[in-house]
Amino acid sequence: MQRLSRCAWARVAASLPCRHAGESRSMHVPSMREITSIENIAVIGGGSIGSLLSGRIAAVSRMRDRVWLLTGSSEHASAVKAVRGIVVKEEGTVGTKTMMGQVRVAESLSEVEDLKRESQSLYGFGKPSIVFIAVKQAGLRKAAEQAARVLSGSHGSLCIAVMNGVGHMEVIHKALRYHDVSTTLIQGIYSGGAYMMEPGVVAHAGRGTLDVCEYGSIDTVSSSLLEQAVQLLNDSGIPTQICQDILQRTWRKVCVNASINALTTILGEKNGFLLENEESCELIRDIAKEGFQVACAVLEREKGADSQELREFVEEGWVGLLVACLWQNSDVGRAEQETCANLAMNVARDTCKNTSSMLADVWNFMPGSDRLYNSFSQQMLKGRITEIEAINGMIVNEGLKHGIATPVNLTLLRLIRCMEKRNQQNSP
Ligand SMILES: CC(C)(CO)[C@@H](O)C(=O)[O-]
Repeated sequence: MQRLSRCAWARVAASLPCRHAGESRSMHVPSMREITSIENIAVIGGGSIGSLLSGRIAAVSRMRDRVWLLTGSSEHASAVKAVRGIVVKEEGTVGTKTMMGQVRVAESLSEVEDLKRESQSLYGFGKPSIVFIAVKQAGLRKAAEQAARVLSGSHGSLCIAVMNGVGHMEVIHKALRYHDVSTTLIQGIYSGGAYMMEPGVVAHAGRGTLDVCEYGSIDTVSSSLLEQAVQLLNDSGIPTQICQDILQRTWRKVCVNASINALTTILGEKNGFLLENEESCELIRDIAKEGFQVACAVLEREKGADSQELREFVEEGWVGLLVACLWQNSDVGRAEQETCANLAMNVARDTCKNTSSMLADVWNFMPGSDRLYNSFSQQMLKGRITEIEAINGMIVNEGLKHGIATPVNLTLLRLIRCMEKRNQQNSP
């Protein structure tokens, strides 16, 4: 077999599949006692994923009171302050387990500064080692700015973004560079689901895996801190793994969200409804098929690999989306296309009781509707647009660039845009 060039190898390395923390021989894996570098953790975004992350991490005893949640909702903040924490309801097959994470809450950057000062005087350190960004696309720019400010002055830190859709990492990267922040930016993709039950209470419904991957090092590459973060998240009950094939995972998740979020929003039903009839299952397959075809074109463009190189990856034994791209009309291609659709159906099954995040957005700003998600979210999300542009919109746009027709995603995009417009016009 022809040898790969150095640059081709770099691309192969970037495509290696996931490994769990601890599987690597070259990277040092810290023991529990060695986890000393994680000082404080700040979570930006008090929605379901931000509340889940902060609540579960704070429930791990050593992080008690050292997890800060920055939320724009005063109702959520008051509820968290009242009980000095977030209640996490862990929904399982045999019932619901309730736990409390002692989270400190802030409603503004100046309140985060107070928390920094308090931490400095109590523990001798005042900066966050990790900042999570867990907001919807509509809150992205503000959150990126907040992350840059919260991280300013800290060195060797991590900024981990856990969001739906595509395009947000570039925005966060830009904001961090603009403010000259020394941090390592990590992209996180969570395949599970969560929803807010009421202010201060989050339900973890549909457990998944958090895949994390370095997006770009602004300054110091903090691989040991990343390994520690992964261990902490695993200890917190959020199964987390470091992976290199984030682009593939991103597009698989886009296919999942493109199917579940748009369809549940138009149908006004919870995720599980999609599995109850063959028509919606067929739609999921159509959406995933278009998403898969677009993903293939994007992956080939991003990886910059020509077909010969891709074939060599296969000979090296690497299988996955890139490989499937080569033989879209072969069994390998069809299998990956099925994987995208099956993934969406599995997530819909695992999160069957969830109101998808997009449906929550649309319901919440429907004045006078009797199908409001709940009053808390109504207040929290009022006037927000949905994430449709970063999900189905991304499939349509990339499809246009690569000459791939995406009629199903385009129809969904247009329908959701109509719903957004109607709600905005009806808003007081
Ligand atoms: C996994 C998911 C579809 C569950 O509702 C979630 O990503 C959402 O709602 O956006």
